[in-house]
Amino acid sequence: MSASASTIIVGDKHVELPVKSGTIGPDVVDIGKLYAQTGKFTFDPGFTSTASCESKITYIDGDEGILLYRGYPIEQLAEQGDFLETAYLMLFGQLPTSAQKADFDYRVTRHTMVHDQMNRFFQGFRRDAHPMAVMVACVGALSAFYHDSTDISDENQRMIASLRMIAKMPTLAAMAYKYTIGQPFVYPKNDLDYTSNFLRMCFAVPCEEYVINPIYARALDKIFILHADHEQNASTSTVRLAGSSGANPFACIAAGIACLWGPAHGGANEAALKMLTEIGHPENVQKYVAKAKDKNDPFRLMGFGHRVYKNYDPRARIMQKTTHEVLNELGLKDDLLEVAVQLEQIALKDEYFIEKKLYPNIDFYSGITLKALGFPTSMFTVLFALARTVGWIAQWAEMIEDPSQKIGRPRQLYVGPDRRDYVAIGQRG
Ligand SMILES: CC(=O)SCCNC(=O)CCNC(=O)[C@H](O)C(C)(C)COP(=O)(O)OP(=O)(O)OC[C@H]1O[C@@H](n2cnc3c(N)ncnc32)[C@H](O)[C@@H]1OP(=O)(O)O
Ligand SMILES: O=C([O-])CC(=O)C(=O)O
Repeated sequence: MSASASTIIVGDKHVELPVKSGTIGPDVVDIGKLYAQTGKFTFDPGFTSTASCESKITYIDGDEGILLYRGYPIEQLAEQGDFLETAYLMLFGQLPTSAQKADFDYRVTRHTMVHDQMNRFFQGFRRDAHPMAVMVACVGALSAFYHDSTDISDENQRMIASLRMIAKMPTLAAMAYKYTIGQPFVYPKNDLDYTSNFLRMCFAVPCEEYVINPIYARALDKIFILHADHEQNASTSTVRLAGSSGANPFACIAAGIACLWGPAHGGANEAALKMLTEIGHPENVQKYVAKAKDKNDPFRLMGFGHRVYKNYDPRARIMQKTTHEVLNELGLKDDLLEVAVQLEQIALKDEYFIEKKLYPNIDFYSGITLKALGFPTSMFTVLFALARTVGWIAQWAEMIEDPSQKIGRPRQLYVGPDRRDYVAIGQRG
């Protein structure tokens, strides 16, 4: 028996819907409760109040603006740690000793090369392809190269897959960048640290020595730490859902990259910089704030708002400080920073933003720093994906190791037609 457009089935009864079918409003919550009471399921579009798993990796207190990785405050990790140390923490649950760190760095470094056939794979793309499209494809393609080593029931195989994933992301990301600008690929140089190696693969050119600028390396490493994990965000949930069927982990990460790309999620860093560029001058800010408040205008302030943070995103605070530091240290001035600061100040005093608890998120300031480091806008979400790979793979491994893990399979509230009989094509009205 199916429900009509205005009813739902509870037990064996049709129950009138309290709202028009398909409408998502406060009354729908009652339907969810109704379902829960009958022992069926809850109706929770967007999973606003559904926990899908237990996790020991990341803790967020959205009301207070607190973010902890394995119990450590993001502020401390960003100021005092480095990205591979954070990766170790994500994977193993503890900060490494010096010996463990050296061993981990060595093990990651051993896997930075990609198969030579990957070079040919790249040649199939248009030069103007978006680097996120290229990343979805290339990371997915890793599953074809490493399917042999991904018996996910074997702990060692899972670890090798994790190390390969973390190690190869910078190489692929740099290749995606070089390909779009028509320069030859630069191979990894493994006596460099993770982030410096990545910078060199992106910015070294043939016949010229590339000198790592420590300001760039430190700033980018910090940005990677800030992006490493964020519990069950859309892309991580995608990785877990794909992985819940036992799929190849490289394919699961490719699914996560695809999800991250959207402007409501990681793609907001690219969209935010484009928005700031379009605003162009602090005196235009008010106009854009008004647009964002207008219910008849789909425009939103990119880099503003968050599903969980109803307070300032702690990463945005660190990002804002880093942006100022990097521009000062490099002796640069970017007018977009003035626009961003003005936008934040006006929005935070505005009734609409106060009432809806909309604050800058991590994507609001990151673009200005990445621009100062020399990355084009189209690479911003790729850098996010590079860093988030650590969280994705740690969450994937945690899920595989969880004895209560089941295939992810949400239910739906059917609001389509009742059963009806097939009518031959010539007899349809
Ligand atoms: C790394 C990350 O993924 S961080 C998020 C990056 N994304 C962005 O910065 C894009 C802009 N922000 C948004 O679109 C949203 O705030 C999201 C997607 C981040 C969160 O979405 P949700 O939790 O589903 O909130 P939802 O979309 O229901 O918004 C709640 C209300 O605030 C308003 N709102 C939310 N964000 C914004 C915004 N950036 N500008 C203007 N209004 C906004 C909505 O219009 C809605 O208003 P209503 O209640 O009157 O309908
Ligand atoms: O947690 C979220 O929904 C989005 C986010 O900030 C992230 O993935 O970093």
